Order: sequence, then C-alpha cells, then structure tokens
Amino acid sequence: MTTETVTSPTGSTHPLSPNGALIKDIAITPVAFHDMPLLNSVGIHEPFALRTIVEIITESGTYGLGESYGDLPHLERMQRAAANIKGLEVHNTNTIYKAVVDSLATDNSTGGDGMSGMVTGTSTADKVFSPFEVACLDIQGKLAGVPVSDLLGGRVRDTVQYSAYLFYKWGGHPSEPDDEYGPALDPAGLVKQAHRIIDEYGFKAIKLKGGVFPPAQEVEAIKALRTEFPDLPLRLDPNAAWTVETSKWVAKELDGFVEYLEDPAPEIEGMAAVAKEASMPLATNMAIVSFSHLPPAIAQNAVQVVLSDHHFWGGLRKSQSLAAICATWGMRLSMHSNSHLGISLAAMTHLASATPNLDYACDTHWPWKRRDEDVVVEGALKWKDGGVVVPTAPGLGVELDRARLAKLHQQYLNCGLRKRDDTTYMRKFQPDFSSKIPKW
Ligand SMILES: O=C([O-])[C@@H](O)[C@@H](O)[C@H](O)[C@@H](O)C(=O)[O-]
Ligand SMILES: [Mg+2]
Repeated sequence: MTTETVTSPTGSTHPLSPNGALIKDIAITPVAFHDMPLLNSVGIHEPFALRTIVEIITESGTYGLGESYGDLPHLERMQRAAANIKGLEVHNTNTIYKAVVDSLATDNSTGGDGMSGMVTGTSTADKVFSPFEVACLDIQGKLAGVPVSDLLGGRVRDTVQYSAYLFYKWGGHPSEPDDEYGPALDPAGLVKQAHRIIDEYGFKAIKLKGGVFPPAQEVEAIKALRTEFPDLPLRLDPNAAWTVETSKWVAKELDGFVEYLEDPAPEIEGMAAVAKEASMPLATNMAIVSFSHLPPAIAQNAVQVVLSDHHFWGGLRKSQSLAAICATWGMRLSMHSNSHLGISLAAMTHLASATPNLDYACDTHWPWKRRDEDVVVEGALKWKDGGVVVPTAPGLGVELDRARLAKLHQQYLNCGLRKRDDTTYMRKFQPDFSSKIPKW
C-alpha cells in the first residue's frame, strides 16, 4: 500500500492521513483588550493586554481556534510556523509539531512572549505550537461531532472550578477615573475585592497575587481573608519575590492558613530549601516550566504542586503528559493563567475537565477583563458556582465573533503596545521601581 504524502511550503514531505482534513489557511490576528492596573512583583499591568488569535481553516471549510500571547516576537514566530504548517493534516499534530520546530530553526531568540519575566526558560517551540494544537483539536472535535474533552479522554467533571484571583491594584490607571473594582492596597481593600468577585462568580478558593508589599503586610492580608472567608482555601503567590530565609518565615507565619504557597523563592534550589521547612505544599509556575525541569525538581522534592498551563507546556495533550508525570511522582496539579480571552478559557476548561488529577481550582484572570470584550460569541461559556460548565458542543464549543475580533484587532493597532512590559509602565509613575527578585 502506498502512503499519500503532502509537501509543506518549505518543501518537507509528510504523510497524509486517509481521513484527511488539510489545512488550507491560517489567520493570525493580534488583539488588545482593556486591562486594569493590577500590581505584581515586576510592576503593574498596562491599560491593554495583548493576545493572538489563531484560526485554522481546512480545505472543507471547517475552522478551529487557538489563543496565545500577543508579544511581537512570539507573534512573528507564530506567523512563521503558520506558513510551515499550511497543507498539513489537522489530525497529525506530531507532524505539525515538527513543522513548528523546523520553522524556528533559524531563530535562536527566546522570550518575548508576554509573561513579563514571570515565567522564564520554557521551550519556545512548545509555546508556538500550543495555539495550533488547540485549533487542530477544535477542528478534530467538530469533524467527529464530539467536544475537545472527549478527545482528551472524556470529562471527569461537568464544571471546572476556578479560584478568585485577587490582586493589589490601583483604583484606576493614572489619569483615568477609578475602574469598577477601585483600589485594593491593604487587607480591607482586598477583602472588599474578594467579596465583589466571589459574589459575582461564586468562587470557592482564593488566590492572592503577592510580591507587591513587604511580606508581613501580605501575611496580614491572608489572615484578614481567612477571618472573612473561613471556609475557603487560600493561596499566596509573590512570584519569587522573597529570599529563602524570608520564605521560611512566611511559611511559619502562614502555617494552617494556606492550601499552598506559590513560588515563594526563585529557582528549583530555592524552592527545595524552603520546602524542607514549610508545613504547606509549595506550588510553582516559575521553577518548573518545561519537562527538563522535572527531574531535578523531583530529585530535590522542591515542589509539591505544579501549575500547568497549556500555553507554555505545548498544548492540551502535552499538559496531560505533565499530569501523568505529576501523578507518578506524587505531585499535585493546579493551573496557571495570564490575562486571556474566551478561546483560552474554553481550552483550559476542556483540559481540566478531562484531567482527573487536576483537582485544585484553576487560576483565571477572567474577572479582570471587561465583560463585553472578547473574540467569541457571547454566552457559550457559562459560569456556575465558581466554575465554568464544560461545553458539550463539538470542538471547543466557542465560535468566533468576527465583529468583536475586528474591534479588538483595531484596538491592538490603535493602542501602540507591542509587548507586555509591566516594569516600564510602573517606572512612568515610580521611576526608582525595581523589578529585581528576590526583593525581600
Ligand atoms: O498577571 C499577573 O500579573 C500575574 O502575575 C501573571 O503574570 C503570572 O504569570 C501568574 O498569574 C502567576 O501565577 O505567576
Ligand atoms: Mg504563579
């Protein structure tokens, strides 16, 4: 039997699967949506967050969606990858991965992906591949008439829980009036913010983004949240703003207060030193961000909870490989987020629904975006009791709203931002601001 082949634009030849759904076209559209002045260890969110929307269209006219970071270097890598995967077959994501790797062969640069120094060292190919994989799975699901969760092994939960992701924040961007949340710069402000978010979404776990104020103040904030929400599990994430010694002190102070402490100190070795004394599990989306970090981290028992994120772990299926490794080595799994839109939320929800050991409430920045700003048709994703109901329509279960997409693309063109840079934005207002970590 002869195997039919297809040749990509760069000349590489790949086998064509018999039930082929060839990629005819790929649209890559950068978008910008309003963001609030959220504080973190490296600065403050700018007035707009950037994302890239990937739309793959097959010869037969089926389209699939993916979403990723919006920073220019990453956008350009996705454009190069897109040129290399046109003509390939949506079921053959292994071949598509190879074509992505090939497209990056002459590019030695890393970074420039919109995580503002919060997550470093991840595999560039995994990040570029991720939105294409998600779009292919969307199409595979549509062609087979099943939701993406079925392609990932089937859902084990009908609703995926998310956490109330609290941020210290200014009332509004300087020179603008206060936004709907107003300021949160002390425990009382955070408690008020938590009430507002929890009243609206019903979240059953709380995460506080720390690394903004001296640790004693953030410990005080967690204790205030504990008093106000005695039944909700709490987490604190300073993004490695503390030394090992400071982290040990915080761990002692928060003994019995948090379900996990996220990235207290930098690097695997720092986390391992803290883990030796901390009573609570340590979690990370900074020390372990690619498969090569797992062996040394496991050997040192540096981390007890890994925050997965399909945007940098190479898509949904590779995130499930991560889940299997975590299960094997007795580590638990949670989910990290950055500012994102509805395609990402749909993908995160399908993944978490079909990954049995992803059983912590996942992170999402969802409450921080304007409700009317998205690229998907409104109403496909339903919030219920702190979670998102897993869509059961074929594919991701979200459809592109082309008018909304055009609006957010125009916003991208107008806003002038081409990369996320929380530090430079902060220095406009506090010229001596230091983003150095650890800080305390
Ligand atoms: O949005 C932010 O400011 C967060 O700090 C984000 O950049 C982090 O990557 C993330 O949410 C985290 O858990 O570290
Ligand atoms: Mg984190």
